Amino acid sequence: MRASQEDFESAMNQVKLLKKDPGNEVKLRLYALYKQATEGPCNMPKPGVFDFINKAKWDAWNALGSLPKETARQNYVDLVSSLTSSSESSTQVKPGADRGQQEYENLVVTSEDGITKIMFNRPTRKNAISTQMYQEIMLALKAASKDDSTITVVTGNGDYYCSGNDLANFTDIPPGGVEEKAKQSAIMLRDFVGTFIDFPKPLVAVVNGPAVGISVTILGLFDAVYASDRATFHTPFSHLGLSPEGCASYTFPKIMGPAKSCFSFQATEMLIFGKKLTAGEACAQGLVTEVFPDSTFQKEVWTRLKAYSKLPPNSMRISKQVIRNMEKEKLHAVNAEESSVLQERWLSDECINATMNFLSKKAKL
Ligand SMILES: CCCCC/C=C/CC(=O)SCCNC(=O)CCNC(=O)[C@H](O)C(C)(C)COP(=O)(O)OP(=O)(O)OC[C@H]1O[C@@H](n2cnc3c(N)ncnc32)[C@H](O)[C@@H]1OP(=O)(O)O
Repeated sequence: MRASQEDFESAMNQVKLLKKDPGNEVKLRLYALYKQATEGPCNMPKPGVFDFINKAKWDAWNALGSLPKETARQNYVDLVSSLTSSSESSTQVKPGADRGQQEYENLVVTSEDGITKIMFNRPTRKNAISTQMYQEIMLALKAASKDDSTITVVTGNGDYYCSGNDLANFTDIPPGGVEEKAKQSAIMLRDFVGTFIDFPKPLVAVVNGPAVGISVTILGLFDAVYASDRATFHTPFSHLGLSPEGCASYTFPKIMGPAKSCFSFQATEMLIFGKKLTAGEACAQGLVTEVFPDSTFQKEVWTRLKAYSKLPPNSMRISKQVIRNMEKEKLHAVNAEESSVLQERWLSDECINATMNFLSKKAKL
């Protein structure tokens, strides 16, 4: 059921009654959803770089892109409801407590109803994964593998699920130069993908919008992928002078089936030619479990996940092991090979030129 105008107004009143300050990120998100729900896509001129507060508000609203008004209204109501219930029953996981440090900067991690939700939270960069964010995702997954939850969910904040690797990652060159950077990146990539290969509990992706690059390839390591019909799936590796990672060179041909050749033309069209799939096409290829209309996506998916989270946790874990363990060794070998090939690609002219073109605003996907 969609949120009515009455639900929306009631949520606005509840915000005023919140006992705890929800923090700036959440306040910006509430502001953006409110503006989108009442006025539609961002229609204000972009404030100057030194007008920090209005720039942050503009960025948050603009990041919602063409999200429909009804969806924004529903998301606003859901967010307020999660804030009011979180002050009563749920725990905002403070990974800083585990690490003895601060909270995550680029993720929102919550645990409720037997489900740990890891939400990418850089909506103004379309949730591009920065170097720090790779580390945070690994930490959050490690914490989730040991917590009391039965299911772990990965999703995105804003209009994108994730725009893949942050292309600015390669501008931060260490004293050892670009070779050293490529080496460090290959190690980080191998560790990152390895964390997904070894994740012991059911892992579900709730793909709320477009997904690009590494956020698509690792979907082959999830146990279920639910997608909004706004989602798209794009792996533009050749456009960027890159090659596949996330074990997609192995999982995609397997998932998409050897329809006409043992290498699966569907997988190669995505991984070599960078064909972008709609959610429906990705579902037909087996990369997505089920597609939902955007207007009912969150409600339907979370209702289903809450029901699954009540299943016996040990049985789910063991079933996952039985399904996945035979493949683990192979997946780690594929991961190592893909990371090592990429270490070379990152130093190629093709890759350096494509990255420079994006960063100097000459190119976009
Ligand atoms: C390091 C080790 C691991 C490496 C693993 C390798 C993985 C490979 C990949 O993931 S390949 C995929 C890489 N991703 C991309 O190529 C996407 C690049 N982004 C775009 O083409 C577009 O931004 C878009 C199509 C995703 C969205 O376009 P739209 O017009 O809707 O929005 P903007 O372009 O205005 O985006 C808003 C701001 O966000 C910045 N941004 C978006 N994505 C990325 C990204 N991947 N990396 C860095 N920055 C990104 C964008 O530049 C805008 O910034 P601005 O407001 O300052 O202009």
